Amino acid sequence: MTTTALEKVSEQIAFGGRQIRFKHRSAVLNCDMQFSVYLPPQAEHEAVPAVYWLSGLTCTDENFSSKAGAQRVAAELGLALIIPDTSPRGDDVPDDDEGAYDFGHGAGFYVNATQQPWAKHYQMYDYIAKELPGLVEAELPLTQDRAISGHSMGGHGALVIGLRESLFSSISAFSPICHPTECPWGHKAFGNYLGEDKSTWRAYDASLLLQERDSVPPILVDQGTADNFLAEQLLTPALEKANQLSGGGAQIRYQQGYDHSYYFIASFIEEHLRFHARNLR
Ligand SMILES: N[C@@H](CCC(=O)N[C@@H](CS)C(=O)NCC(=O)O)C(=O)O
Repeated sequence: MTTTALEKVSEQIAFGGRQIRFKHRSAVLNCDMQFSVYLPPQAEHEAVPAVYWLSGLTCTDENFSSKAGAQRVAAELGLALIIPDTSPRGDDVPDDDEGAYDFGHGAGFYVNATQQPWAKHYQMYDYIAKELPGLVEAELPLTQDRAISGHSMGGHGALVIGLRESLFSSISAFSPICHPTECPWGHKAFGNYLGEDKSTWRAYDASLLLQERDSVPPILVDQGTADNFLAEQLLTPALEKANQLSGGGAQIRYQQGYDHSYYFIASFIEEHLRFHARNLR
């Protein structure tokens, strides 16, 4: 594989496929970025569909690639995994003043910031919805068949981008931040990135987007009942209510006793990948 825009940082064989980390200059984010890709064995001789995975607060691309155990099933199903970072990075990129985990580096919230000093770099919505698909499809053996999934802040990102863009044939999420306009994480992030005019926040709230939609792609959401963030931050009942208002097409499941960790993701990622494989065009 020879790519021009991507610099390979590392590569390992996994389940007969290749786990690769790339570095590139992002025009949208105005900084250097790294992301990971899993190419299944099938990609050695044909283009394959891709599942995009958006991670949560504090994560880089490496949390999912090293902890979720997704590669075995991706290899079986012939799915590529595209695993971006969670924010713009680098010394030039402004961060939370106090280094808090829920804002700034590692916490881009998949929005296009409009406020200073954030707007120059924090354009994660466009990075995921526009720049990254264009880049990986030009450089890697991928079809234009895509699905999107994610965890927590990344579950929010997957639902919002999947509902707003027609790029993805199915959407799934683990423990998503379902109603960020009404929770502390969302208030902090949206207040800073988007400003105090709350009407601009609505375009990034999965519960508000879902209840406005007549027709949505297939959606699967898993939520652990022992998740510490469920009551205050994730607000899953708001997504359930929106789902009822929009016709009840989304499957929202509670998994008894599971928490917010990657052990939960590892337990159900196989079901999510099989769900996406069934729904890919
Ligand atoms: N208690 C955590 C909150 C952040 C957190 O739970 N992050 C989740 C996503 S919201 C995660 O995936 N963490 C990384 C990991 O478990 O590998 C912290 O302060 O670091």
